[in-house]
Order: sequence, then C-alpha cells, then structure tokens
Amino acid sequence: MNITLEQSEIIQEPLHVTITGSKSESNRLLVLQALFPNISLENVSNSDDSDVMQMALKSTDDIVDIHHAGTTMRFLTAYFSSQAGKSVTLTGSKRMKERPIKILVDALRDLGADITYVENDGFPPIKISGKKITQNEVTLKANVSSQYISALMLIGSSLEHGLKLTLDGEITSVPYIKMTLNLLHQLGIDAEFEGQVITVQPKLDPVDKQTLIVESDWSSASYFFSIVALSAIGTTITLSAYKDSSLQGDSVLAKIYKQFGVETTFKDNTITLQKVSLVSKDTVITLDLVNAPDIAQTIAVTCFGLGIACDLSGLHTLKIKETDRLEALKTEIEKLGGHVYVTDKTLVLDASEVIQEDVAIDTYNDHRMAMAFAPLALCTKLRVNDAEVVSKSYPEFWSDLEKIGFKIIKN
Ligand SMILES: O=C(O)C1=C[C@@H](OP(=O)(O)O)[C@@H](O)[C@H](O)C1
Ligand SMILES: C=C(OP(=O)(O)O)C(=O)O
Repeated sequence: MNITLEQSEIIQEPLHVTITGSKSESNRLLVLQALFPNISLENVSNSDDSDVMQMALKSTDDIVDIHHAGTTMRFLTAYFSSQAGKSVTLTGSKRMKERPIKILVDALRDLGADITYVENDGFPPIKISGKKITQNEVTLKANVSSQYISALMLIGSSLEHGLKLTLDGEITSVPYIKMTLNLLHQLGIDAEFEGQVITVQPKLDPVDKQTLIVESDWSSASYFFSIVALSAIGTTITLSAYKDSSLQGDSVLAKIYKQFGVETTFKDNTITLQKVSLVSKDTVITLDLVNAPDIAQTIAVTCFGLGIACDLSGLHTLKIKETDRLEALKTEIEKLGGHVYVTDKTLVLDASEVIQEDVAIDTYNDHRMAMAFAPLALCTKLRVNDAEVVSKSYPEFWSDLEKIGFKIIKN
C-alpha cells in the first residue's frame, strides 16, 4: 500500500493517542512467561514482532518463520537451544537472512548448544536441537547487538547452573540489557550486571504468581515528539500509558526533544508533549545515540523538517537493522533536497531551507523509515511507499495520525 500525506495541520481535539505496549518489553516477557508460566501479562504489544513471538512459542511445526523480527530471532535462538527434546529451524525474511547471529550462536555452542546453519554460516536460517545446557560461563563480543546478551540473560535462570557472561569490548545499546536485568529482578531472579560481567543465578523456587503490565512503547512515541517539534507553539499531544520510571532507554526522548522546543510532563500514566519554544536556525543538534539507536531516524528527520543541522554518532548498529538505516536516511533525505553525510557510525545533516514537495519515500521494509518521515507532512505533501511496514512495531500508526488531523490518501 502506497499512501499520500496531504500537507496537514494537527488541529483535532483531543489530541490523545494510546500507544500499544513496548515490543522490547513484550518480547522479553513472552519468553519469560514461556519459562515461568505463573506470570500473566497486560498491555502486550500488538506489533507483528510480538505476534510472531507468541506464534513461535506455541508452534509445534519444524520450521518457524519469524519474518523481520530481530529480537524474536535472537531471543528464540537462545530459548529453543535450552529446550531439551525440541528441534526447530528458525528462519525469517530475506533481510533477516542478512542480519548476523554468529556471536550468539558461538556463545550458545560454547555453552553446549547444538545449532547448525542451514544456508550461510553466521546467518539465519538455523537448525536448533534443544538440549539441557549445563555449562555456565561464556565470553561474547558486546559491540554488535545487545540482543545477543539479552537472549542469553533471558534463559540464564532456567539453566541448571545459571550463567556468567563476560562482555568483550565496548557494550552497545546498554539500556536494553538493563531492561532485561530489571525484568528478571521483577520476577525475583537474582542477576547482576557489573562492569563487563553479567551473572544470572538459577531460579530454584517457582516464580511468584503475578501480573506484569507492559509500559507503552517509547520508540513509537518518538514520532509524536517529532510531530510536536514540527508544529506551532502551543500544540499539545498526550500519550498513554507510560510509567514515571521507564525501563526503556528511548524515554531519553523527553530530554532530547527539549532542544527542539518540546516540553514533556508526566501525570497519571500519561505524557503530555507541548511545543513551547522555537528553535534557532543555527542550532546544531549533536548527540551520541549508542544507547538509543531506534530514535536516530526520528531525530534526523525532525532536524531536516526544522531546517537545522545535526551531527549524530554512536550509530554503528544501524547498518544491520531492518535495512541499512544510514544509507536509507541519506537516500531519502537527499530526495527531499537535504544534504547528508554518513560513515559506518555517524550521520551529519546540513541545515537546509527547502523541502521538495510530493516526493515518494521508500521504506525498505523498515517500519521506522515510514514512521520517521511521516511528520514531514506538517511541512509539505509527501508520499510513503509500502506504508503497511509500520505494523512491525505499531499497527495503528496511520489511523492514529488520522485521528490527530493528518490527511492520508491510500493509493
Ligand atoms: O533488545 C531489544 O529489544 C532491542 C535492542 C536494540 O538492538 P541492538 O542491541 O541490536 O542495537 C534495538 O535496536 C531493538 O529495536 C530492540
Ligand atoms: C531494530 C529494530 O528491531 P529488531 O532488531 O528487533 O528487528 C527496531 O524495532 O527498530
């Protein structure tokens, strides 16, 4: 489905949006629930990535296709490796077969797991023959994806001797590791993350019966921060359901968007975003996003829409996500008339006055390409190709934009 976004103003009241649960929290908790069925979950994400996680955990098929879902692929690789007697081949989309998994597979093999590559070494699909894992110490490289580390942590307490992970080198996307740690703690699992070492103790007593409520997704909230940043002073949008102390690293948005004149306040599980000041055209937004890689696209496009420069670093993981997000951002912003310079870990955008009208944005099977560019409809008419990609994390994205006044025509 391709769509056209007519140049819009957000005028409809009340400007309130309820966002589905965090897909990162949901996918961790779904794996933990499979290990500890005593727990119940509320506000689980309705994203494709969480749907496919639920489907895979229930599946009795020999082959499980997890499509584009990175966390699902990585978390299930660890989970199925530890399920004695279960044999499964995990596969995914064309892009998933290009997203590396060797660091995780090597770590699991070091622990005694039985995993073989079905097509190309180092990449899905993989065939897993589940085994009882008794070894508990492993070292793995930490600068490629934190998902490998979270995957191991999630199964750690179900292993006979628990786990001791030694992280080699710089650690990327640290808040996601802390999110995993925190969820383990909520279940009463003894786990620590000190320096370069993570330990997870085996859980000998059953986990207490309890309900965990997933906080709504902060990465999804980022598109509304961008919308408010690109709107007139006074524009206000409220989003729910959030917690005052978030486990999601992307909650740093509230601090970052202050620089774009957006004030964030929190009350009763609702965040209120309000445009309170204009941003000077000679502002340069300089940020290291190593802890919040998923909001890089949103921020780059906000800067482009405001006509200001940015200098973003810490982006080395963007090349191995749903698409090469650095190249995709450069191509699409340049189609709109901007100037972007990328390396394999940085993105620099020049300040520019002009935004070309009626450009068709390609989305490269990447939900965040579609959602990050959509707010530009406040500046010009634009088109978005394959707009249905948003369902990977936020299926109601387009209908929520319509609710707040965006004019969307399906082509
Ligand atoms: O653990 C998680 O839920 C995630 C970790 C991050 O990946 P990397 O650690 O590969 O950067 C993030 O980009 C992804 O969207 C979700
Ligand atoms: C990178 C992402 O997801 P994943 O790695 O889980 O596919 C994302 O949602 O931006």
